Amino acid sequence: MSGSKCNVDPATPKSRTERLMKERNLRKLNRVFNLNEKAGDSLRDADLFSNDSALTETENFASLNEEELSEGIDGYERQDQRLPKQRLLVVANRLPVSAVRQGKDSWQLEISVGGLVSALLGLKEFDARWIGWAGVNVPDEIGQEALTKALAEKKCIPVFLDEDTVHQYYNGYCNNIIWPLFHYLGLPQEDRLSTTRSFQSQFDAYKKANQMFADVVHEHYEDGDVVWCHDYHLMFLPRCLKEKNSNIKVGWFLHTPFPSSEIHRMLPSRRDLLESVLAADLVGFHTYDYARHFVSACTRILGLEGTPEGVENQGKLTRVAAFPIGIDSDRFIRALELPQVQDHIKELKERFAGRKVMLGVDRLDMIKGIPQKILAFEEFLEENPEWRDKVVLLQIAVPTRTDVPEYQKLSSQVHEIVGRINGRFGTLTAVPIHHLDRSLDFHALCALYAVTDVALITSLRDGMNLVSYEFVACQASKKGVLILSEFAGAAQSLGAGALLVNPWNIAEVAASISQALNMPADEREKMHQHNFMHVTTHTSQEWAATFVSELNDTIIEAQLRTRQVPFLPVKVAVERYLQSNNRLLMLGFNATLTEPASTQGVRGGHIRELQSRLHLEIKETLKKLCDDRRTNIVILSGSDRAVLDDNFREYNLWLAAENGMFLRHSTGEWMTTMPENLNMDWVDSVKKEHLDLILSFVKLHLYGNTSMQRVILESFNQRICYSISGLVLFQTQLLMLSKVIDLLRFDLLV
Ligand SMILES: O=P(O)(O)OC[C@H]1O[C@H](O[C@H]2O[C@H](CO)[C@@H](O)[C@H](O)[C@H]2O)[C@H](O)[C@@H](O)[C@@H]1O
Ligand SMILES: O=c1ccn([C@@H]2O[C@H](COP(=O)(O)OP(=O)(O)O)[C@@H](O)[C@H]2O)c(=O)[nH]1
Repeated sequence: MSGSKCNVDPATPKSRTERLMKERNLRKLNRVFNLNEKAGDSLRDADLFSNDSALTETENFASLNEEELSEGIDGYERQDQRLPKQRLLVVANRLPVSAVRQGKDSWQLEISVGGLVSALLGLKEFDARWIGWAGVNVPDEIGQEALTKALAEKKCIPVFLDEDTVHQYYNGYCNNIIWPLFHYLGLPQEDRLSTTRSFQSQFDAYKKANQMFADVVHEHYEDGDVVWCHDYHLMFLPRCLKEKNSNIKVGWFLHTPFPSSEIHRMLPSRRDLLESVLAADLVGFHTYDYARHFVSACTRILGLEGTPEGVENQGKLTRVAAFPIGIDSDRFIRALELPQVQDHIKELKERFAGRKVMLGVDRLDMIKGIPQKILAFEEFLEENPEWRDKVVLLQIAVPTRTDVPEYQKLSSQVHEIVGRINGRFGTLTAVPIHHLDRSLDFHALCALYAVTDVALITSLRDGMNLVSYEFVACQASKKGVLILSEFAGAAQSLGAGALLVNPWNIAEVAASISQALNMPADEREKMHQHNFMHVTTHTSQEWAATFVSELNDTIIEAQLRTRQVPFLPVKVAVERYLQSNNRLLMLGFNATLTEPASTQGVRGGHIRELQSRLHLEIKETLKKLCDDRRTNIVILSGSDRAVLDDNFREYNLWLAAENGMFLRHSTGEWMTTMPENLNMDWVDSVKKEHLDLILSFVKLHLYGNTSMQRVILESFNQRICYSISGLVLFQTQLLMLSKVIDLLRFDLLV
């Protein structure tokens, strides 16, 4: 198998949990080694972080990758128990460094700001290379060569996008269409109204850009590499990669929310994007809700089968799961000890002596709810005059995506509100809001986090929000309060240690500010402990290691499943079918008996995607099968009861809805398969003296939905199936059913 060196022998499938545990332990061990190594390096580390220039940060990124373990070890374990480093190609729109041209052939590299970059800087356990855009247009060859060389030192590989592509792909399709839509802010009005001329050209640029990323990946790919694609910019990438080389291990992770399918279906390119992502082996999201939304979009928009493991598409299972991201908490905790950070802390304490410090750190993005935050602060000052000269709000608003008109509008709006409030509540010597239109370097940021009494995060939607994690990591001595939007992914992990708010409810946020500023120390301490524990145990390293390990497992499992599906002896099957007098055919529904998704689009002016429909041409055949007294049919589906009721009302068969959770005969009532309530009467109706059983998993694709089948088999009584039948068929192609039925002189019209 051309997998990673970390892969375990595939001949031991039942040891998956064991192997995962072992890998986890080895990872931990590895970390201990790395930490020990780093203790000796701490001086060097301190030097790297001591300079305020962004470049030192990027050097640290390179140094993380220099801690390489020696190569050339075959197999899974080494004598010293360390795992060899997995080669990883991280592909994201933005490189961790942005390039600024200094001359014809010289470049300065600056750290890029944003949660994705912050999180991925912690990929210490991998031999990682980063492929992405350096944030700059480089039309000339000399410039491209020089930049490629400079980036190579940081293990970064550039994708050169020309100005028009950046405009249409990044500013247009990514940040003006997908970004607002995925954050529930709708589509920009012009795009909704126009017949999408600009939309179409932006979408074309998006596909073109994704293909350019794919080309660079192929150029640098080595057998066994894991390719990890990131974010909404690169939803086409998994497909582009697999089209050229189906053996590449591809994972895709979304850093933003994935919205409800009701929102996603607004996108004119809704199908293309979903189908392309499904080409990946593993698809990850920050939260379970986002993963669930994705699966239901695939079910409803593509008509595919959603299973507890993921989505099945033409026999291929794309695994879908939640992998909540974290931060490199040690890096923040260690930084607080550095003299220059201590100096910053001292300065800040003197500067704001006698006032409580409230802090907001956001890219200046409409999803961050900055106007809402400031308005809530205004309401708090209005209602609590005694606090007016005792509290200050420091708002760091990092400029971002400044070429997109929506972002320009937001900037003026925020400036206007801040000016008004400062004019209203400011004095000759102090203003209530300090608003900075710039980013801070790492040390200044750590110092700010450390002196903050209340962090205020009011995202209208946010994939995760790492600022909340970073604040917690720096609060070991202060134990300040976190006010956190319930619409940030982080609310699912830090919710119990934060004051959760709905940022749209200005009065509620204002009341929470008051509660936070007045909170007794013991309560603050309790909340902080909860959060601190989470932030220091769910790190970015753990996140990345879990994702990659799961990706490796997914691929091993797919290979095992391929091997386990027996070859169907069609001739024998047909003979047995003809000889048998009491048959059970178990048929899938979605993507098996339904109309192809492509024909379910718009019919009669109405979108018909939300409900799967039985294929017109299969109806007659199915009816004949159902009316054959020697044949019992069970329809197995992930769909809910109402969908099955609608489709199979007139047939004489059994229905298993919601992955086998509910069962009914078409003439009877629904019953639950929960063991305590399970009514097994139906088994008797198909169990006769000599039950010849053919289990026919009729799927258009190669493998049945095994989890669903398992549930049903267990309900049906496995013993009967296996001991009496003597023949269990894993039917794979509708073609086979047509042959069987043909011989029985049924007409099969498909
Ligand atoms: O690259 P930019 O266009 O300048 O934007 C910066 C990044 O913004 C988004 O970050 C997200 O990722 C974080 C880490 O997972 C998450 O905590 C946050 O909620 C997200 O908004 C975007 O998804 C990245 O691709 C951008 O690089
Ligand atoms: O002046 C700043 C402000 C923010 N950040 C970093 O930007 C990231 C913001 O990530 P988050 O997940 O909160 O939101 P995103 O910007 O990715 O949407 C965090 O790691 C911050 O440390 C930074 O480096 N400098």
